[in-house]
Amino acid sequence: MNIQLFLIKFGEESNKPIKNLVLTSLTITLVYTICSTIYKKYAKGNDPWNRKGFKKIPSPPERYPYIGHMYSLGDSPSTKLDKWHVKHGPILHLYMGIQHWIFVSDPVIAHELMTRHGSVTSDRSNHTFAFEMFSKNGSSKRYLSKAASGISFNKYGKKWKDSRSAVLSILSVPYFDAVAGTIESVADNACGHLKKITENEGSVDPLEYIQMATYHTMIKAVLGKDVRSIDDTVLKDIIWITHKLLRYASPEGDIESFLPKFSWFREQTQLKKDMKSFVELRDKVYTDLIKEAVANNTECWITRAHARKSEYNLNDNDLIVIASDLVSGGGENPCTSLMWLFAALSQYPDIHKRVCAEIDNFVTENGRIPNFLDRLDLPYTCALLKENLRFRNTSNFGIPHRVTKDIEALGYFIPKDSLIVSSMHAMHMNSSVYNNPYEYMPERFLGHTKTWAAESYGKIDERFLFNFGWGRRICPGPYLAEMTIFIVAVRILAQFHIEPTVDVNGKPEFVDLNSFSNKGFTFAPTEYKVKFVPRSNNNLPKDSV
Ligand code: HEM
Repeated sequence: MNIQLFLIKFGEESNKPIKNLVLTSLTITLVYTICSTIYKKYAKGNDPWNRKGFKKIPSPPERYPYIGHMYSLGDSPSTKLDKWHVKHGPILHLYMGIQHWIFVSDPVIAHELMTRHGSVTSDRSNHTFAFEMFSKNGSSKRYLSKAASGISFNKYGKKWKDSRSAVLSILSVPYFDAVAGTIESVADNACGHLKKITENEGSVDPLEYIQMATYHTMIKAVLGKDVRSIDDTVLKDIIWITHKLLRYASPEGDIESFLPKFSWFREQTQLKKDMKSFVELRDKVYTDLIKEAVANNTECWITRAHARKSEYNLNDNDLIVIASDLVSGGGENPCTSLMWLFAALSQYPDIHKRVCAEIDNFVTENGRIPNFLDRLDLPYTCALLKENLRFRNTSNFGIPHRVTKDIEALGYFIPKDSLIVSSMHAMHMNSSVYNNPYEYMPERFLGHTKTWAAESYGKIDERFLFNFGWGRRICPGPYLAEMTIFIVAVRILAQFHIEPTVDVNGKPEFVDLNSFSNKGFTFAPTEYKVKFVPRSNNNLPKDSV
């Protein structure tokens, strides 16, 4: 999400008449807001945010008329929120234009609001792009289905429940375990490229190869299709679709709900057309893939779901949106976590040495690279992957939960229609949960042997990873995500030492772990290059890769 970028970009790119219109709108808005603030101050209304007998939820003072805190969130909303939480407390009220967002950095408060009060806090927002367009909201009469489709951005209701059941019943642990072989082969494919490019060019930006591995895993599991090259059209289209989705599904794609006075903006610019073309391309790419899988009866989620369409009350639109929810969520998040891992290992040699030693010991004893079922034999590796996910989460704020009925919890009053959001970065940097939270310390997770799924779905007081969200909307993918990340990381670390590039004086150029790329939803490192140097001391049998 980057509303500040939106506002700046808008200022740079718009033509003069539009700019004048904006300035006039802003002036009118400013006058209106000042008057209404003065009115509210003196009017004896019943302000739901100042209810008698309830604790006031703090709100950072960096707030502008009408746009509220949107501009102050800056280029890196996650780190801004972390600072605000440290200063003002674990629960914050932000004015996002006319919307009220409650940001939470304390897991117990998040659990209370989004899990214990889940019956009234499991809805999604009426986001113009994510709900209306991406999820094909039928009530807008633009699409054939009567209710919107998909899982991630769909409203809390029967269609969402049916869709989620279709995913959970098919994409279960035995199914995931059957996918392990695919992940191993895509990881080895990525290793080959990382080695070759490092040899030829001295260093490599691993992003495209890691994307190929994680997206291939999802494309194969969900749609039964193999993609073997970074230039594969299906792969490229799907990554493009995901990145557009991540941007449009942020406040940038829903300006009219946040700032209704700017609703004309979408009509005046290319944005609406771009969004329409996006949905058309998404539909075409996924329709073709679904047809192919079903016609060939390929073993994958879509073939099974298609055969059980009536059991889950799903239509063809639903299948398209669910498949794209799964492939985008499952392709992008594990890729981002792996990108953080390689960036971190290239500058923590002791941690790197220790994880490689553990993998090498396993290889020596067993004559093969460990697979996911061997995870308990690799406690340090598992601790490292948990710490990596804690230290640098993959999403800024997960997906907001909409409140459908006023709630009273922990002494707070939260009115209907507010959105509750996990401040993911701040929560994982919360010093009341972790010692030295700003340090990269895998050993903090030694002895935490639960899978990510068991931990995420378990009791709140036994939970130390909050990346997968809360309650009824909790991510259905932690097992597959952990398996993908484990297999790709272990196969790469069994073969390579990851080293920083060096400058002309031979000084290491470390990746900046505090520089974040802004793709909307995701919290990813900025572009970087490292070296994947083959290790000679790994005891790998020749035919094991
Ligand atoms: C590191 C990996 C991943 C992370 C950090 C992650 C994180 C999240 C988060 C924070 C949410 C929102 C939860 C909430 O609203 O409280 C979510 C939802 C979702 N994720 Fe993931 N995810 C990951 C991997 C996956 C994978 C592998 C899949 C596919 C199997 C997946 C599919 C989904 C879907 C379909 C939803 C929507 C759930 C709903 O609204 O009911 N994710 N994820």
